[in-house]
Order: sequence, then C-alpha cells, then structure tokens
Amino acid sequence: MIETARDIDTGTVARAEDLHRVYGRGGAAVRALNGVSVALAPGTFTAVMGPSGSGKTTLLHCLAGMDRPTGGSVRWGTTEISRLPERRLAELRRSRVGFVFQAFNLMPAMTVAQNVELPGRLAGARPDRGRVLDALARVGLAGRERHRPGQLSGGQQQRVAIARALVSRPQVLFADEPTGALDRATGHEILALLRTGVDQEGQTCVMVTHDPVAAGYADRVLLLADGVLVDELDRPSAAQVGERLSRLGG
Ligand SMILES: Nc1ncnc2c1ncn2[C@@H]1O[C@H](COP(=O)(O)OP(=O)(O)OP(=O)(O)O)[C@@H](O)[C@H]1O
Repeated sequence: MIETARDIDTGTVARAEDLHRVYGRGGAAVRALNGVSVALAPGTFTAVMGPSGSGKTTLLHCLAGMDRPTGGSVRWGTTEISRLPERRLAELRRSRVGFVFQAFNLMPAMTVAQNVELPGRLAGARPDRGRVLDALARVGLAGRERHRPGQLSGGQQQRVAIARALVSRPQVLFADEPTGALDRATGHEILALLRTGVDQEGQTCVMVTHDPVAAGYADRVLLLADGVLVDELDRPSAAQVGERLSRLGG
C-alpha cells in the first residue's frame, strides 16, 4: 500500500471508523468507546468534550496511536494504524503526530532545547538545532533555549511542550486538556497559539477540554457521552457549548 500523509479519496489526515475500546473483561469490562466515527480534515481545529468518563482521552489516545482500539479502525492518510506492529507504529507516530499533555511532562533537569530535542534523540535521530530553534520561536520562546523548565512560568512550560510536539512537523497535534493546569489568561494565550498554528500554518489540531470557552477556539466541537458521539457543533459560541454540555450532565 502506498503511504501518503493525506487520504486522497477522503481528504482527511486522520479518520476513525466505528471505534470501540473495551477495558477489562467480563463483568468488570468498561466500554470506553462504543462505535465512534470521526474524520479530521487538514487545517482544522476540533475540540472533544463530554462528561467525565465519557471517553474523551480514550478517543484521543486511539486517534494518536497511543492506545489500540478493540474494534474498528484508525487511518492516518491511507495507512490503517490500529493493527501495525508496535515498532512500526512508534516510528509513524513520531513523524506524524504530536501530543501535548495537561501536566506539560517536561524533563526538569534538561534545558528547554534539550526537552524539545528529546523525542528525536530517543528515536536515534541527530538533533537539528535549526528546527529546535524554529519550533521555540514559533511558540514565542526564542532566547529561552538554555533555561530549565523550573525557571519558566506554567504557560511558558506548556509552550515548550507544544514546541516539542511541533518540532517533527506532525500532521496532527493532539492536546489533552492543554490549559487544565493554567490560569484563565495564560490558558487563552495557549489556545490562541494553537489557533494561530491552524490558521497560519494549516496545522490540524484536536483538543480535549472541559472548558466551553476553550472549545470556542475550535472550528467544531464533538460531544461524547458514555463512549458515543452524541453531537457535533460547528463554530459554536462558548454559551452554546456550555448549554449543550449541561444538558449532557458534563
Ligand atoms: N486503562 C484503563 N483501564 C480501565 N478503564 C479505563 C482505562 N482508561 C480509561 N478507562 C475507563 O474508560 C472510561 C473512559 O475514560 P476516559 O479517560 O477516556 O474518559 P474522559 O472522558 O477522558 O474522562 P475525564 O474527563 O474524567 O478525563 C472511564 O470509565 C474510565 O474509567
């Protein structure tokens, strides 16, 4: 099969079809995802919302190739990833997707530049200083490359994490509650940064959030409940998201 970054037939960079994820077995089994289908068009910003335990993180992890669905498929371009051998999947993941976590997950003993270089180094690649500096400049941290994470504010640490996710120029940037550990104003700076990446560089971005105001930065909002996609809102206001969410009990 020819591997292309974008599925020529459907124009999507990533697509999940009839995704199921069951954790555990028998009476203790939890159906985290129960038949979810999602397509990600290039250069779009998608927010995933829903009550606690509705399957948001599981969906993100399956789409990002960090978890294996128990049923259904995930395609990146034309490549079906859910049944690839682990090594091949890890290779593809490094080049195709970036991931940002709520808790930044930076290495405290390393400098900012070393943190951004780390995924490449772990993959055995030679660090590309130019790319690292470029990624840091894109997130507004030019000149900070020798600092340690502990010398930076929370918002700046999340910017480092975003630079680390973007340095490989991924097809899709996944973010799991990227503003969850930040105050409101700093959170908005991070959201504006993600939005700029979508608008100016055509980055595709998917973000889990509990915050209707954060979801207002997205082009569309997917609403999950009990592992099922129950609604999709296009360019909604924060008020519309909040109202729909409260009806779901989120
Ligand atoms: N590794 C796991 N083992 C067992 N159950 C799991 C595991 N991961 C998630 N679950 C269960 O799957 C369901 C969905 O979890 P998930 O974390 O995707 O929900 P969420 O919508 O992201 O929740 P939250 O908003 O609280 O972070 C939950 O019932 C959760 O307890």
